[in-house]
Amino acid sequence: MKKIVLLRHGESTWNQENRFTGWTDVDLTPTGIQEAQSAGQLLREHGFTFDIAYTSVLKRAIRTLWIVLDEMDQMWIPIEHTWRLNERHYGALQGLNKIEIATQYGDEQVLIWRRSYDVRPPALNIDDQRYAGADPRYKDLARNDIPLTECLKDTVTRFLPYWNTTIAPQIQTGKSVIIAAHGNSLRALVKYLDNVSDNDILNCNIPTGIPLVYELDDNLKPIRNYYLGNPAAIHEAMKIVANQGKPVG
Ligand SMILES: O=C(O)[C@@H](CO)OP(=O)(O)O
Repeated sequence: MKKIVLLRHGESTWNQENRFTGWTDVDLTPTGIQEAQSAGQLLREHGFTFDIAYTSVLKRAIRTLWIVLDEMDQMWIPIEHTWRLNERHYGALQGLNKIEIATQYGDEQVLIWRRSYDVRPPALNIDDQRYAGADPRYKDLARNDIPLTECLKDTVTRFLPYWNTTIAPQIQTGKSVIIAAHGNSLRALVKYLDNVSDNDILNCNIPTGIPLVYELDDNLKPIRNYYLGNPAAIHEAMKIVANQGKPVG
C-alpha cells in the first residue's frame, strides 16, 4: 500500500479578504502560518516522513510546504515546483470580492464559476496587467499554456500530464510524496483519483492547511482517504470554504 499526502496551503491574505485569487501570488496570513505549523506537527505526530515534495510556483503553497517540512525537520528533501500545480486561473474575477460578485451576479452564478467542472469564469484580456505572460516565472511556457481563464476541466488537463509523467512514477518506485498546492488544483487531482463525476465535484471543498491522506494500491487506485485532525474542526473548515461566495447572515 502506498500513501500520499495532499495539502492545501494555509489561509492566504486573499482568502481572508474573500477575493478570487487564482494565479495571483499572495502570501499567507498569520493564521495561515499557524495552520501550516499545525499541519506539520500533525504529520510528525502521525509518523509521516517524505522523500520528495511537489508544489506550485505560488508562494502561499511554497511557504506552507517550507513550514510543514520545517516542523517535521525534513527541509532537506527535494522540492519540485511546477506551474501545473498552480491554482485554477480565475480569469477576470481575479482580485474581485466573492460577496460583491455574488451580489452582482447571484449566488448560483458564483457557485457555477467557483465549483462547476466545465464553465469558465470571464476571461482576461491579453493586455490586462493581471495576465501572467510577462511574469519571468512563466517565461518557458508556450503562449497557449498561459491561461486567460480556466474551468476545473482545464486545470485537470494541464495538471494530469505532470501527475502521469512525474509524480505517479515516483510513487510507483516507493517514494513517499507530499503535494502542497491549492483548493482547485487539488480538486483536480481528487476528481481524477476518485473518478468523481462532473456533477459531484461541485460539492468538493478542500479546507486550508489540513493534510489529506490517500492510501493507494499498487496501480495507484485509491483504497481510502482521510483528513488528519479533529473531524468537527475539519467539517467546519470545509463549510467556511463552501460559504465564501455567500453573503453573511
Ligand atoms: O480564489 C481562489 O483562487 C480559490 C481558492 O482560494 O477560491 P475558491 O474556493 O472560490 O475556488
